[in-house]
Amino acid sequence: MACTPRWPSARHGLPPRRADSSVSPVQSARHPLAQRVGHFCGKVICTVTAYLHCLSHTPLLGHVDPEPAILAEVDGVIAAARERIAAFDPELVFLFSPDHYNGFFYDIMPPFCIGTQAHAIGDFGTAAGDLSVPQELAEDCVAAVLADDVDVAISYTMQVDHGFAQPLEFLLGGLDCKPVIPVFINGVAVPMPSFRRARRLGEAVGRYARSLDKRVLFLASGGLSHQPPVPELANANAHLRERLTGGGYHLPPDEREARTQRVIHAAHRFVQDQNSLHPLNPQWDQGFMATLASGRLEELDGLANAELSALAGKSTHEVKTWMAAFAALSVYGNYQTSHHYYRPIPEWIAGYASMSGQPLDVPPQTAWPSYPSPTQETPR
Ligand SMILES: O=C(O)/C=C/c1cccc(O)c1O
Ligand SMILES: [Fe+2]
Repeated sequence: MACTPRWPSARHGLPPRRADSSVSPVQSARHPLAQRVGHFCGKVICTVTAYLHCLSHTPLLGHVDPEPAILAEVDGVIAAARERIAAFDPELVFLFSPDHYNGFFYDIMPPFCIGTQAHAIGDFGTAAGDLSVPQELAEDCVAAVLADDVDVAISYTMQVDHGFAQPLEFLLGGLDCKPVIPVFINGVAVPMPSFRRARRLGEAVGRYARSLDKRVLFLASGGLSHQPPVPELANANAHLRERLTGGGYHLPPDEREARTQRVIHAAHRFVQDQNSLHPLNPQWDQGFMATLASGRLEELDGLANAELSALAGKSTHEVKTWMAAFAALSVYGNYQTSHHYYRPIPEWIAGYASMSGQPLDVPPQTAWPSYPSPTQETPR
């Protein structure tokens, strides 16, 4: 597979971006570390051994899109993130992502699962094919996480959907461009793990990653506030129940198409009427990002799942991938975030967000410059 993303930029024919295009000179000067591969620790320049990027996903991209200016804005955010990641040149990637009843069902629904092999199904036209999973490292990771008191399942035939495929394609250029350990976090199928457990999982993965002495990239996929019409067992008729309890691993084409069209239709309706689904919650989303940026990850430990669903929608639980990725990064010490971007995008049924992070030897900033409007990337 050629490691060139179909989107952003290429698919929409936008001009190629120069390095740093998302950061103004003033902002670059204020945050010189954000673009560097090395950072100062004491008197020497240390190699950054970990980097983080969290990104919302949406299978509606290319099906129901916002106006071109917003599309170009998101394109710029993702292209710049991809450039930063390329500069970091990760040797190993840990990707935390949910699933949407495409690879994980109620026959056995684990809260967490690490794949030693994985295959993307290509739903909604996203990339299909095998991920490049280093099997022995993935096996070692499972063993290390279990030894670290976090119970995680293992899959030798993990089936994944747009949740995994989109960040791999957008940020790394394709499904198999970098060695990746896929870490599934259940974010749709009740009962779900808590923020606290996601944090503990992330810390355990982070401790394993740190033991490897490699340049490691932690990616998280999903969120923020949203509630697309993902099927639910509680309201399922007999046919859907059969699918959700294990008969859905290989949907016939007509059912796949019906499911895709249902979501596309819901997105069109949502653009017209933002009460047709659970409304997006920009305030909650931005507060969540600020909490992660502050380093106070435990603050979310006590937020009950039902409360989160009520605040920001039933699919908001996808943000536990962000929690896990930040917890993994926190194992490397204090961190600094950068390149915060947030915009509610009804066309994509998503509070759409993007944020990077890297270790720092000084305490992380606790304040995040205000959220003047959701239109601008807010590097810091
Ligand atoms: O798989 C689906 O049916 C819907 C997925 C979806 C829609 C909108 C935002 C998301 O994060 C999704 O995963
Ligand atoms: Fe999702």
